[in-house]
Amino acid sequence: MDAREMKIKAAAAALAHVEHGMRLGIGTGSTAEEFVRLLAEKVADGFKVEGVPTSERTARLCVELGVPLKSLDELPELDLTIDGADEVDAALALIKGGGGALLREKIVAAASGRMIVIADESKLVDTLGAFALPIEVNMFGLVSTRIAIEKTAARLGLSGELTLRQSGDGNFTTDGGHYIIDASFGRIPDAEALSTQLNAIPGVVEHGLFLNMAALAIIAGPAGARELRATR
Ligand SMILES: O=C[C@H](O)[C@H](O)[C@H](O)COP(=O)(O)O
Repeated sequence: MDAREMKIKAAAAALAHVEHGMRLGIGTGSTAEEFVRLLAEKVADGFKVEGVPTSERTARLCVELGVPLKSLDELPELDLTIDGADEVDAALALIKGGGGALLREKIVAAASGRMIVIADESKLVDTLGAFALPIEVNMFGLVSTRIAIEKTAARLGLSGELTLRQSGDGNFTTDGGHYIIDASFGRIPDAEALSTQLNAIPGVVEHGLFLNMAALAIIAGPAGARELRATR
């Protein structure tokens, strides 16, 4: 089974948690897109949901496939969000933002009664941090913010390359009009402390550590999909 087939397995298992009439947060990325494709087939058969997309990219796919959408302001409280992740640990702490959608993803997940993460087993880790942590930053004061991130990380014993994310024609810009710094800290032993301290930097808009947000992870491997619940 290749990676795409595993993503489809995880997405299909997550679909079983979606009930008729739900207000649904819809994630971003290649795994979330498999979920959208399966959801669209159900919607075409008469299944009713109202979706709130976590990115313009997801919104475009939903519109193309006929999944009904609302804005978060129209549906400010959601029943469930289904989204992918770049890393998942046993406590269901996540790194997200590889696709640059972390800010809207976090806002939508926080507005949801429940969050289910879908991923192939390559995303499972013992400790977060092999995947560079995406940090969304305001364009204003970029250099100062970068220095503040370095100093904050150093106080926690973390160091590593901070890379301003690029796209084809220059700096990558998020849906919210911000930049992303990808921080290659390596293993992050205290994600809570890093999260709190990054949030205290004024130029940091949000970061990709999603802690205590996911209720369930559906992880697919060659043998099929299995459910993981948080261990703490
Ligand atoms: O910003 C993007 C999101 O956090 C994605 O959910 C994450 O990067 C995982 O994407 P994929 O399913 O493509 O690996």
